[in-house]
Amino acid sequence: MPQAFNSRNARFIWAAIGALADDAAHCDADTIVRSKSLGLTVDARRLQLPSAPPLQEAFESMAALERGEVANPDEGRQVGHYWLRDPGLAPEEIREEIYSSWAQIDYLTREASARNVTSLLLLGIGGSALGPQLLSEALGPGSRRIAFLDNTDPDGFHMVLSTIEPASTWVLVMSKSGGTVETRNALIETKAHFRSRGVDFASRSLAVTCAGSRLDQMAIKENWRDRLHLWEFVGGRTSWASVVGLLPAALLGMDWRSLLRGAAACDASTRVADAENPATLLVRAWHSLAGRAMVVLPYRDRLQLFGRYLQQLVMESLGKARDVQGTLVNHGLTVYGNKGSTDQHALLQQLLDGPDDYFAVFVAALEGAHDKESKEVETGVTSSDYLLAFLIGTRRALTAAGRRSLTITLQRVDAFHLGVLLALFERAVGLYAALIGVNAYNQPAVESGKRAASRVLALMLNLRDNVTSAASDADQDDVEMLREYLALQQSERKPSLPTHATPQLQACKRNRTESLSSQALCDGSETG
Ligand SMILES: O=P(O)(O)OC[C@H]1O[C@](O)(CO)[C@@H](O)[C@@H]1O
Repeated sequence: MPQAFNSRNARFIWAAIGALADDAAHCDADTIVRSKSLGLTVDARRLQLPSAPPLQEAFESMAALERGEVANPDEGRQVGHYWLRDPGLAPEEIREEIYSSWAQIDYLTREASARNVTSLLLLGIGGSALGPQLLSEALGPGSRRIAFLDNTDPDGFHMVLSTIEPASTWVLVMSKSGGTVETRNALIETKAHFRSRGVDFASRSLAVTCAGSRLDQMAIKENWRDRLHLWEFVGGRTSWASVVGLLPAALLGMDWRSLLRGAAACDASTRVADAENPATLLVRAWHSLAGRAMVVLPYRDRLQLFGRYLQQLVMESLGKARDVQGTLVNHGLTVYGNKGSTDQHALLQQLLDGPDDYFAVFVAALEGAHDKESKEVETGVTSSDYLLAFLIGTRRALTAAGRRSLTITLQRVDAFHLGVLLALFERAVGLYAALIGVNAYNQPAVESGKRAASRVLALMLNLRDNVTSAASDADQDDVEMLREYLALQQSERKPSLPTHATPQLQACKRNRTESLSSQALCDGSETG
């Protein structure tokens, strides 16, 4: 539950909520939900929303999803992220597995302390990185340092690995599928870094993946410190409430149980179709403003990654070519934004004067951990006062320019309220997808870029060995770019293929005309 407030704080906060609300006195009055128990207000009065679309069926389909019916028909999967914060809702065998994952987290947290682990290195991408990145920033600094490798950029590897002292580090390798190539590459680089320092990698590494995946098998074979299992029924973009998010949060000393409590409380409030359901305001916004982008403006540095996090959650879930009936819809909801007030010095000019093709989502947190230490920067005014004034001022400016915005107000950014916020958007995504009839839980399109990349790699290998006949006319502009790249690379190049290159790559090098098959990069199952 939220921490207790003293009465002065409480007076200040509810006065500030009043100020945020009064500012909309001239707007529609029925589109604001205030929940004291969630410490959350969602104010959609500046969106000029029409009356709500019929949501009854969407609620019914969410209820079926939570009961365990297959809600991701393309992949034949259940969708169970709501069970993670309220295991009582899960089928019995799954419930037990969720509880044992919590016990494993507690055990590993004790182990990390006993073994003087001072830093963590997390390898993962997409849903296997964004959640932990958001949690560690929003609730940090943690009791240990954490760094991330979430790409296949050697400069990025160098920048991060050069700061890692293997002897005091645990490596968390996260991949639901266990075969995502960026994570595989980061793993190879990290192992090399440990080797170069003479430190054993396996005893300091934890694999977080589905049972039986390639990563899981590697961890067994190499006798890694531990393995924690993910389930097919939890999509990557909603996996923060699984060990993907909770393990790093726990190892950083964060109150991960409060995160779950916040999410469970929000789930309880957003499960029901009534006027007090804050998620329905988001659904109404997305429905009536379809085609507009959502600009996410959290006025707290802690929430700087929230927009990026939502980009995956929303755009991977709702950006779909076809609806569940197979009709071409090319649906999507574009999400961007960084943080306030910083974005006032970047995006705001266009938001005010440019095309009216978006709506803004302000996120306010009324109490910051360090607000009370905030210096008086002008007579009677602190930096913290400025932050809230900038939010309200920007919102007024947008309203005056006829631009639409929604405001989400949290009491503060702590574990409980972050859980509330994440669950709020997850519910809105689920309801909205059900309303418009798209499958929010697959991501068929992301595989096509990976498959094309595998063919490009085959072409690159051929060009490197001067097998020019392999390039078709259609490849010519790619060939130009690849040649330029290869010329620079080969000027002082290490061996072109590492000795641990995958059998697929080796085979491809042998067979010049054959493109790398999708196995090399996509490695079987899609995850999401
Ligand atoms: O956890 P994995 O399997 O490595 O996948 C990482 C990410 O890749 C995707 O499957 C698609 O790019 C995301 O949905 C997922 O979060």
